[in-house]
Amino acid sequence: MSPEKVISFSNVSFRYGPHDVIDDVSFDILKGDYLAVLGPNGGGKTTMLKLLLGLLTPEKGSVEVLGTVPGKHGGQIGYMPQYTSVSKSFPITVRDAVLMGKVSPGLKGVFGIKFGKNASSAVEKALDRVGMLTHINRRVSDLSGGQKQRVFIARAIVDEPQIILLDEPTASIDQAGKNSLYCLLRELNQDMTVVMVSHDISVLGQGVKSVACVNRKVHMHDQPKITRELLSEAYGENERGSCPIELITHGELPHRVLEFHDESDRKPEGDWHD
Ligand SMILES: Nc1ncnc2c1ncn2[C@@H]1O[C@H](COP(=O)(O)OP(=O)(O)OP(=O)(O)O)[C@@H](O)[C@H]1O
Repeated sequence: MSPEKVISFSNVSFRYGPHDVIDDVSFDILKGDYLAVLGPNGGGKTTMLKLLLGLLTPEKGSVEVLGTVPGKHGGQIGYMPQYTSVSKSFPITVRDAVLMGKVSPGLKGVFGIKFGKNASSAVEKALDRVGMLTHINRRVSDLSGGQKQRVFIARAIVDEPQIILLDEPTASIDQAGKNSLYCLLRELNQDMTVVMVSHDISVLGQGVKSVACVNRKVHMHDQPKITRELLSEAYGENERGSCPIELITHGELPHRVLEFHDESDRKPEGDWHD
């Protein structure tokens, strides 16, 4: 039996103004995948997530999610947006922040919303899953960056979705915090398909199963291997080629790349894992 497709883009194009952001893109994401979406700033990664959430409509082509049009899945898709932040002056607790994940689409106000009788236990279960249950009565604004991200992941999974979409969940977290979040996402991937936009190429060694390079076009790779081809598709190349060390460390680590002496020393093209 062939693997089940949970997301399909067929010849999708999208533009905000005169410029194409997504240009005639077709690909499938299979059930159980853990897909890293890489690409340069402005490459179209968030736009791609918004298309599959139904927040944007393709200008051409079609998007199918769990066998139907986007935006009709209620709790089947969890979404953690980019730059989620909570003002110090907004006294929302961890419990209430996760409970907001139970609000149905279309119910934007807080007044008059009734949560089901199981909402409270769903919130506790989601917080337990992300290791934040003991913080349930704290204010979100008092948490560390990594703890906040865990709470927002709990909010995204409170309905036990089939698919979770995360837009740069590790932005502005230190490397130890990133590793711990990647460990959590690997665990979640045992039950759900994970699609994660990231600028952090080190994620490729952290449980990711496949990679989408998004830069107006989308190139899919069924292995999380850093190859010359992948770097070129995701970030473009300068005249010396993309430097993997600079991409992984964001240019913050002084390093020297030694050239091969002659052609006979040259390793097979395009693979830095050897
Ligand atoms: N609401 C909008 N109106 C007009 N242009 C937009 C809008 N949102 C995004 N864009 C433009 O569309 C392009 C793709 O944006 P998008 O946010 O999808 O990129 P991205 O790959 O997620 O970037 P980043 O890595 O910086 O978050 C960019 O050029 C951006 O300026």
